Amino acid sequence: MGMTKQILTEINQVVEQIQESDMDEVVKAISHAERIFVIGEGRSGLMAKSFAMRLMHIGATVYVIGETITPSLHSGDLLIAISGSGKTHQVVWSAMKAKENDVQVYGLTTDDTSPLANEVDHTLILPAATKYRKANEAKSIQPLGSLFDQSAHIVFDTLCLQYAQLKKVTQNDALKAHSNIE
Ligand SMILES: O=C([C@H](O)CO)[C@H](O)[C@H](O)COP(=O)(O)O
Repeated sequence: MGMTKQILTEINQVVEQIQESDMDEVVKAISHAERIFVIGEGRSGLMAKSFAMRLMHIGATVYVIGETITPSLHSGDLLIAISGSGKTHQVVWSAMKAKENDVQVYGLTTDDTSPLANEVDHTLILPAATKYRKANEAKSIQPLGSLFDQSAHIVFDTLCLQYAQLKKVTQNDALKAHSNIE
């Protein structure tokens, strides 16, 4: 099997374990939230930003924690915290602070016993390999947490598609929201 096929097989083995009902719950939470905030560090953060960007295109009010124009969070908002290991300090701490401010928090992680999973209201488990390669993690030929990042990207695009369908957002609507200075 070629490397691309092996990677696709790995991703498939991860995403097929996600419960449809869990995905539906996240879409419901996104569509009920006044505003959506995302946080992640490193490549998890890049996946979070790509998720936020597409959510903006399909009509959501969304911010990335840590960016200069990100406002304060309050009740009615939703924070989606992304950490493969579930241990990254800034992500766990942000989840904790958001909860202190009465914000609903969802975590995307591989480990339901992680500090992040303990901090959030709901956890979406993505059973991929992380950079720590713990014994119970999925096997991967790829370095570090690539399998988690790729699987998270697929999950986020699926959530965006579900949200767009729910809100009846058309391709034309999304194109209108897309940057026109590039
Ligand atoms: O950038 C990352 C690293 O290259 C692993 O692929 C991680 O996303 C970053 O270190 C954050 O880690 P997690 O919070 O465990 O996702």
